Amino acid sequence: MKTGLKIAIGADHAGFEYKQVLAGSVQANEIADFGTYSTDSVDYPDFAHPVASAVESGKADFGILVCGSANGVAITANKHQGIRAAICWNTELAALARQHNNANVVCIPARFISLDEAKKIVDTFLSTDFEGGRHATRVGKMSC
Ligand SMILES: O=C(CO)[C@H](O)[C@H](O)[C@H](O)COP(=O)(O)O
Repeated sequence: MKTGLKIAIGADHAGFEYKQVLAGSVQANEIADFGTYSTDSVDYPDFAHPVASAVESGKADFGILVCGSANGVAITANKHQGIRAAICWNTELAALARQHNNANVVCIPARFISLDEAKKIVDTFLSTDFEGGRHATRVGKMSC
């Protein structure tokens, strides 16, 4: 597990329980938990925006977002100009999101993968470096 990172984490009600465990699994880093803080029904944009803003501003190095499908938090986070949020449902996708897309937010579909897989995905995401080269050219063209 990577250490020395500043990590922003957030989830809606569907991702709350996974968020609690994931925050603990990366506790060797500096964690900012933007909620939610229970399984009471909430709106995922209310938690995706502050995580994305923390990463976009540089207050956090990476973001972790969890909801039921990961679609909502990913779509929301990617509204932020400085965010490259990737939905990852296995460790290979988590590695590629970092290696090829320089993703800075990992989005976890809590209702579709196990907690153990989620922990492996986050560990892989935080431990994998961007490859640069031809991929940097492509990432540089993402903004519209
Ligand atoms: O997956 C989600 C958004 O992409 C959310 O976590 C919700 O689960 C989804 O919006 C369904 O809403 P519900 O109130 O949990 O039925």
